[in-house]
Amino acid sequence: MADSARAQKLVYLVTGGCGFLGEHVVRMLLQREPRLCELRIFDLHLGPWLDELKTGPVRVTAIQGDVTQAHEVAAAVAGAHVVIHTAGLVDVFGKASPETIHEVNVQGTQNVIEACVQTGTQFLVYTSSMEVVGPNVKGHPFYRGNEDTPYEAVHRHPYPCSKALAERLVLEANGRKVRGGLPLVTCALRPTGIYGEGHQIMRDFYHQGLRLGGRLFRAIPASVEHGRVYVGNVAWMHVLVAREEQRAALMGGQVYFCYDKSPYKSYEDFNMEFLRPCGLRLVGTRPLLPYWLLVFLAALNALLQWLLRPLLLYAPLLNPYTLAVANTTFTVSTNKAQRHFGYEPLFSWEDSRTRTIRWVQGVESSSQ
Ligand SMILES: NC(=O)C1=CN([C@@H]2O[C@H](COP(=O)(O)OP(=O)(O)OC[C@H]3O[C@@H](n4cnc5c(N)ncnc54)[C@H](O)[C@@H]3O)[C@@H](O)[C@H]2O)C=CC1
Ligand SMILES: C[C@@H](CO)CCC[C@@H](C)[C@H]1CC[C@H]2[C@@H]3[C@H](O)CC4=CC(=O)CC[C@]4(C)[C@H]3CC[C@]12C
Repeated sequence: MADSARAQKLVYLVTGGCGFLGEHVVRMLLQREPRLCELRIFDLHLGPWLDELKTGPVRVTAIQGDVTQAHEVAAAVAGAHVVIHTAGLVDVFGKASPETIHEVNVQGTQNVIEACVQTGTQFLVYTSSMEVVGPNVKGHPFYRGNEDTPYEAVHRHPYPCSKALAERLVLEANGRKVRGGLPLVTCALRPTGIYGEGHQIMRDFYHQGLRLGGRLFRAIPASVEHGRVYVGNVAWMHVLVAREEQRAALMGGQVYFCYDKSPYKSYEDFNMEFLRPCGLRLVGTRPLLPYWLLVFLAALNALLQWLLRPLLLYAPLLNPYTLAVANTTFTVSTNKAQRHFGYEPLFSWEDSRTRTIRWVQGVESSSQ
């Protein structure tokens, strides 16, 4: 495939192509993958912005579909050279049931793998997550770790459990014979907390700050570092890994953390890099509430969620799981992607910051 693929024009499929990360992957492919002739975008909900992409030289095909439906996935995959599987249910707030999270993230991924095997698609890139590693239920810190750092990855929450299972399926599928007899080549990318244009949680924090008179209150000690990576760089890694997977046998069955030059900071201090220039301030150099009280409030939120479930969906940002993740150091320091496929971040930290600030400022003006 390698030499003929280079000459030939390629068909890519992006599942979840209308999500936060998926949209950036789609736009990045159109800008930076010269061998692309058709781009298929598969999502449960198609965005109106797709129409503007249809006027360019690459054929853009929007497919409304559900990854849990094997036949819909197989139809979308048939004839594609590469699948970038970003679709997933990102829910750590208890909005969806554990069964639904499993169905979308695990069964959906299995459907994508089987579709590749049945239809003869040889290259699969899976968007995994730092969450497949940690933070674990014991709250052990993972400090500037890499892909080989030993860490006890033990989870109970449905989201990390589902991502870990799905990642394992993808890696185990590496080498399976696809229709036509060639081997399937799979890789998994593990972003840390992604930020940038379109980041819903950043939008939520911004609006929360506005409601509180331009203030946010520190809840987590500044010393707890949380890994973050700019969405444009995560998208670029997907484009590069998909391209290089077709050349380098070394990459099959590998996992790569997604990283760039974003600084190591606490979750809240990092958010303030964007929210401060938009007029918000973070009150307190130390957490204003004692940790035991936060634990109590998080447990109360979980109880209220359970009690109110028959009547309404109560899904605040603070719950025992999000508190544990925010309060446990998890940062990566690695150059594996650079060594294996020549990845360098496309966007500097300054650029990533400026773009994100501009986007938050746009959120402000569009909601006035
Ligand atoms: N947001 C983050 O900080 C991180 C996200 N990830 C992973 O990146 C991927 C993308 O996440 P985001 O863009 O943040 O989430 P998102 O929710 O913005 O995007 C997910 C997309 O998948 C689609 N989707 C959901 N269920 C589907 C189904 N049954 N069939 C077809 N499409 C479906 C959604 O409609 C959405 O467009 C996910 O796999 C997530 O686990 C990994 C690490 C960090
Ligand atoms: C205690 C609160 C006081 O302000 C702060 C709560 C913040 C949380 C909502 C976020 C803290 C860490 C985030 C997660 C992290 O970035 C890793 C993730 C990876 C993914 O694959 C999906 C998203 C997430 C789980 C992300 C979700 C939001 C946080 C828990």
